Amino acid sequence: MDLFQNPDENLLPQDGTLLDFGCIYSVQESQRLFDELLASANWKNDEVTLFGKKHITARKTAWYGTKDFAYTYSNSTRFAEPFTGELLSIKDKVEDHLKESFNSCLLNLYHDGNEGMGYHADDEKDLVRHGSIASLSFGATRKFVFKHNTEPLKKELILHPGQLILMKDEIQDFWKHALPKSKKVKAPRINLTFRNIRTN
Ligand SMILES: O=C(O)CCC(=O)C(=O)O
Ligand SMILES: [Fe+2]
Repeated sequence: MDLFQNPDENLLPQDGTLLDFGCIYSVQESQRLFDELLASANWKNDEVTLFGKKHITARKTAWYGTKDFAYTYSNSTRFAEPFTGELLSIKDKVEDHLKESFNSCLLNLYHDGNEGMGYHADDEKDLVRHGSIASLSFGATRKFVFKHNTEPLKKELILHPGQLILMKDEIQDFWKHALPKSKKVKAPRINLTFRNIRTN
């Protein structure tokens, strides 16, 4: 893992900003936080409605906030739970690195490489438009891919445990991102995305 990431370098050639801050936690600390979050987060299977039909996702999520924000996603609404002490300390560390603050966090649990997330943009109307979204990974190393909406442009990243990346500016208007499934990955992964929910 590159310990000397230059977070000032935008990894995208145009239409948005993607920064890589490298690993902000040691391997040991990442493992401890992974175990802790796996055991203690309020994991739920999401219920998504596609073409009028309800589906239960294999991937699990947990949703925390500084208030009981409502978050609507594929026609289902959930209310944020209050941040736990552990999550607040992670949030503090992320905010310290980025010099930005966040009011909510979505956690995703992928049990193994059979679970992933298809191409999407984090452009829900509940989110602050062009706001920063910080993504922190624990557990299995996975590939993360960005695809431009109209140009033949792609950017792939390998996300390691403890690694922090930041998406900001117009990125969600012009790019989609995905966590591809991979038969090779046998271990679970937890991802935290710190976001800002609109408060007015
Ligand atoms: O698991 C990841 O790294 C990405 C998750 C993601 O894109 C999302 O929660 O919107
Ligand atoms: Fe996303």
